[in-house]
Amino acid sequence: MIEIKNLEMTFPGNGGLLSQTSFKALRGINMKIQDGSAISVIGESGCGKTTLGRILAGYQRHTDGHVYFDGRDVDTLNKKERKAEFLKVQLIQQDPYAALNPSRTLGKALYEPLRLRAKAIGENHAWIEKRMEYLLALVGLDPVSTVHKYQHNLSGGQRQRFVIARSLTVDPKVLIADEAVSMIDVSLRLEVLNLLNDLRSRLGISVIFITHDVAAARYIADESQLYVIYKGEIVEQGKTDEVISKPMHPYTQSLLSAMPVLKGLESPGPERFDPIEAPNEDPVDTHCLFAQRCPFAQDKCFKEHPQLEKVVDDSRFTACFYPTPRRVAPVSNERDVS
Ligand SMILES: Nc1ncnc2c1ncn2[C@@H]1O[C@H](COP(=O)(O)OP(=O)(O)OP(=O)(O)O)[C@@H](O)[C@H]1O
Repeated sequence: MIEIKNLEMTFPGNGGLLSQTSFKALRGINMKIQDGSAISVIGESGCGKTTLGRILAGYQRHTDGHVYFDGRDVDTLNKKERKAEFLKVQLIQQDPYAALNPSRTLGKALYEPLRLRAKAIGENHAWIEKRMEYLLALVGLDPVSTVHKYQHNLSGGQRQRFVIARSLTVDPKVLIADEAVSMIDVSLRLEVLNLLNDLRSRLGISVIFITHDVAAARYIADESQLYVIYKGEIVEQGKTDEVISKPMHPYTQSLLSAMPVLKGLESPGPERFDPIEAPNEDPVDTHCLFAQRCPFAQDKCFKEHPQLEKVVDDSRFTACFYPTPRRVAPVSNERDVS
């Protein structure tokens, strides 16, 4: 199990192109990811989703708080232990083109990590061949023909499935899919989403699904937890289908309202919700981070910072002084998820 407690990430403002001042990308994040479960993290661009994924995959060190893998704080691990733990967490990024070397056959791209794995566990060449065949078949690619192909011979969906097969060479316990279907043609997205669900049920791999696409989040983690992040902070958390059908936080409501209508997941209600445009400044923690954009903000929202607290029952949390279920109507550019 992965547990995150009060996780903070502040980037130093030391000569970054855009900013000279430090920037808080994650604020007091708490999460639990049980073995074999799926969670989704949604939020608009720049809210800190990728930073969270990179920290959990060991690409980025957090500046405060704790990340526990099976109860062990990763900050207490030595270099070798850290490497071994983070190998169990594989990050699938949005661009499968960038993840693969265009001049190498896919067979070679899979052989090399499997050779290292075989060495680590004392296996031989025959094991590598068998494993290669198994992994390609597992992700729905033809083992015989795929090994001779190059990445440009595959469709976007097939390429992302190959990237997933390669990440499985190290027997991970967790896959972090960071906008993993956003660059794939809409008609091919479902095959990758199905594959992630399949890996979860067949291999017991946990999936952390990072996205701005509510429909995809719902597909992956309908029964599991959805975390809504705004400016680095969790503002709403609960069972995915409940949060989507009855959002309580005005930011979640604005996010859902901005989503296109999805066939089969039609509008949960009649209201349009338009957040107020506000300057994109680094917010201070002394008031609600969404207050400037919230049409329902009251005096208290500009004076105090709301904590993530229980609403309704034990399964639902919002960081809002006035959580109110509102039925929101998404915009009308209809598209199909299937
Ligand atoms: N290395 C860095 N140095 C300074 N600021 C950074 C760095 N990496 C990310 N940030 C800032 O942290 C914030 C969160 O970025 P992040 O990429 O995690 O957001 P995101 O929600 O994944 O957005 P997107 O969907 O556009 O990738 C952004 O404002 C970004 O500019």
